[in-house]
Amino acid sequence: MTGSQDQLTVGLLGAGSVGSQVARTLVEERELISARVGVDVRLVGVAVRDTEAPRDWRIPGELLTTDAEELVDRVDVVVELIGGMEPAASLITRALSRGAAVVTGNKALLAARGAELTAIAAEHGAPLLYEASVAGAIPILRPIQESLSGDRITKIMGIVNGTTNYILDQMDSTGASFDSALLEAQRLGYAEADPTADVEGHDAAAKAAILGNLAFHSPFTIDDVHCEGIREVTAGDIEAAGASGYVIKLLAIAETRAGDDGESGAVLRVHPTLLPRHHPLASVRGAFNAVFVVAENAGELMFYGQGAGGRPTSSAVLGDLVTAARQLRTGSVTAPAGPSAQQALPAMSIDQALTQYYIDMTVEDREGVIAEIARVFADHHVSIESMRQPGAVSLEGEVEATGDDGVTVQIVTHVAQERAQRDTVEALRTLQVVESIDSVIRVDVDR
Ligand SMILES: NC(=O)C1=CN([C@@H]2O[C@H](COP(=O)(O)OP(=O)(O)OC[C@H]3O[C@@H](n4cnc5c(N)ncnc54)[C@H](O)[C@@H]3O)[C@@H](O)[C@H]2O)C=CC1
Ligand SMILES: N[C@@H](CC=O)C(=O)O
Ligand code: NA
Repeated sequence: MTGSQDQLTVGLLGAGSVGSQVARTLVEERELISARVGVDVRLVGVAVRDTEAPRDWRIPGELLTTDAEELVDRVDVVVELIGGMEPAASLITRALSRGAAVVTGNKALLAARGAELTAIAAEHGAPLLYEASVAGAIPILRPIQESLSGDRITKIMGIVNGTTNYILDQMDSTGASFDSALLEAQRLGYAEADPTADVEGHDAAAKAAILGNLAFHSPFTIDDVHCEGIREVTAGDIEAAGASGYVIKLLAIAETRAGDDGESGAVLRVHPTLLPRHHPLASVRGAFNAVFVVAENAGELMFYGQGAGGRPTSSAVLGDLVTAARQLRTGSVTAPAGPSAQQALPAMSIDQALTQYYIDMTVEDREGVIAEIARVFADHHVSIESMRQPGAVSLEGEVEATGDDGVTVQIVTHVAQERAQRDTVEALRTLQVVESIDSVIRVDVDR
């Protein structure tokens, strides 16, 4: 400890949505935090870019500094809440290299350079904790690293981005436009500094890499994650989904798989998914997150709570801070164990995943159409679970004539390999009777 024997000092980097709430708790709840650690815990500095900027909580002026490096060099615990790659990575490295504990919520950095930072932490015996980086307030990394460390996790699936869940939920429940819902998510402190990371799925992909990394003891990075965001999801998709009893959610999925060659690996993916309204994840509203974990012995577990926002996220940061401070106080950096590469599963292409598709298409309004379409599915060994025509289908399964224009047909497939599903869609596109493929979204009807 660099403070006096009975005191631990904390330096905070960044005082935005999350940082200002962390500062508030450290000042207002100093006694409680200190009692939980067992020594006085004191916030001694907050590095900001602009000391005059307005903040969610007014930080005492004497704590503010624009010299982050000087702060990092004189504290026991560094809390990094700047976000992004640089200078966050250099400041974290600098702190760990002198044995200071680091607490961060920076999933973008961890998903890109987590292995490197973990190695530096291990080399210097310094705690590096990042519970806030995945699913905000929800305790999810610690349960995976500790509670489930005697089990084999086979699948993780969840809603891990609050901003996109908020946008999709607002569009579905209030008919809000994409842009107005995004603006509100930014105002509420859910979105990343650059909300493209949320909307394009990169934030969820970073979280999928971190989850896969810890759950499968394999060094995945964001580059191993297949990523599709919600930009392509239209109000029409949401309306059509609603009419068929579905909601659209952006899911992050990490699962172990045996590949075609029999070798094990893991598929990590993020994409919009249609869920039946009775699916447990369908009822996750607003900026809430939920994560399913499936383990061989534990079976199915579900974690639910606020996945974004300054105050909820600050809870996870403070929990890590207390843990890290206790470790410094006792001199034993034991738990939670960092990610290991013990299983070292290779990342597999999404082609190897088992998926279900919802395909919405406009087809010619004439006899024999359904038979032609069904043949394409059969040729690709993809079977049809349900077919719906928002209009009418005759008892013989033929699309009923409703005029000169094409008619809409919505098909949900059974589970098949992603590659076969995609090839089926491509083959459908070439059919003369298919006027247009209007929407293709993966579905999860398992539960
Ligand atoms: N907002 C949320 O709900 C959650 C955020 N996180 C993560 O927590 C971190 C912080 O997020 P937010 O507070 O939402 O971001 P924010 O954008 O509200 O705050 C970041 C702050 O850091 C400041 N900053 C940037 N460069 C700096 C520098 N060189 N020195 C000092 N200050 C600097 C900015 O001026 C800004 O005030 C990010 O890594 C984010 O991904 C994690 C979970 C949830
Ligand atoms: N921008 C993120 C913040 C939390 O990680 C989100 O919306 O989930
Ligand atoms: Na969390």
